Amino acid sequence: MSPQISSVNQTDSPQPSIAIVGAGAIGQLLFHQLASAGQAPLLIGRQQASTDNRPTLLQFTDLKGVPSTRTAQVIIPNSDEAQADLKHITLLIVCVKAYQVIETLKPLLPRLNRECQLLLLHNGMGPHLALAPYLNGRTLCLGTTSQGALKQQRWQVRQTGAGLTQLELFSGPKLTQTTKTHLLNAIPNSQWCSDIIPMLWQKLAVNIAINPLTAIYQCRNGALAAPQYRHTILGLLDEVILVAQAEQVPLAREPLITRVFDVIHLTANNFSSMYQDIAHRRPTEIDAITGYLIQRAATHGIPTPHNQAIYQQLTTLEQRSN
Ligand SMILES: NC(=O)C1=CN([C@@H]2O[C@H](COP(=O)(O)OP(=O)(O)OC[C@H]3O[C@@H](n4cnc5c(N)ncnc54)[C@H](OP(=O)(O)O)[C@@H]3O)[C@@H](O)[C@H]2O)C=CC1
Ligand SMILES: CC(C)(CO)C(=O)C(=O)O
Repeated sequence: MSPQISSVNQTDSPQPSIAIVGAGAIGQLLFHQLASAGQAPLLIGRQQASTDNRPTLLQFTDLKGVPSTRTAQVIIPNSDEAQADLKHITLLIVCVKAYQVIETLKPLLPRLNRECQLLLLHNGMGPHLALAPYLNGRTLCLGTTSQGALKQQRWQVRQTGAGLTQLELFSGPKLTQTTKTHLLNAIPNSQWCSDIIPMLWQKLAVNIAINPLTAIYQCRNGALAAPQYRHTILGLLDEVILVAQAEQVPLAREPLITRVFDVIHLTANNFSSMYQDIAHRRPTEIDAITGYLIQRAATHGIPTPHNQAIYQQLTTLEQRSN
């Protein structure tokens, strides 16, 4: 089945009521894209946030450098005023870091309507499996985005890259056509896929090859094109291919290598998210990236010496920087 590309417009039910939890760089980028398409989503703040539920001014700069502002309703989920708003949400887009997914959703899920559907949009893999016991039949969609965004201040975001966004139902009842249409029309270059897991593995491979190396060698993505890193990158990718195969996800070697080096060239001037996390002394997503591969490899009895070595170096670096 071929993917549905942006710009479909069939409708079959009322407009979705969308909310975003994780109003950081990607969450705010999606807020502006959905708002531009005619329906500003609610933003859900942290439980313990001290601010009231109130309209907040969000600043945005697009890829052409054009600034704009929009007002968002930011709700604090454990406040009394937020309870009715939470019950009306039909789709919750989760844009927190991989390691924040469970701690964010555990207290939030009981406050949502039973029919509220979830879409996870983070780098790395694993939270979708850890979330299964909390779903109780709720819809779970998974996605991956190659758009780029940078948070300049709490409510100020700049788009730093365009790129494909791929989405699909993973478990539970289907999204309505209206909801899918709304997402695909709002997010540029987005697709509804017929099988998201191979797409997530391909993005995982890109992150396994690029993120820890840029953090360890303190370089921009583009530096990894130098011949001295090629042997390491190929060693990491060969392990990804073996583990993916054991998970029934065939990844063709040459196209995967080409994709990784294409990303290295296309994002040559970027500092990867892991580089930035280490530089800012924040936790990294290593457990959902290299750690996920190592953990899946262990269940199949597949050795992953290259990834183990990188995981060790990165976690040592992370402990030193915190
Ligand atoms: N930025 C980018 O260009 C890209 C990012 N990604 C991926 O997208 C995901 C999000 O990244 P990014 O937007 O950069 O990360 P950010 O850290 O900018 O955003 C995460 C946001 O989630 C908020 N948050 C964390 N826990 C909770 C909670 N319990 N309740 C409510 N809000 C919470 C954080 O709040 P607080 O500020 O208070 O901590 C923060 O605002 C990551 O997996 C990343 O790898 C993928 C492609 C590109
Ligand atoms: C694709 C890449 C490597 C771009 O920097 C990324 O996803 C990240 O930094 O996390």
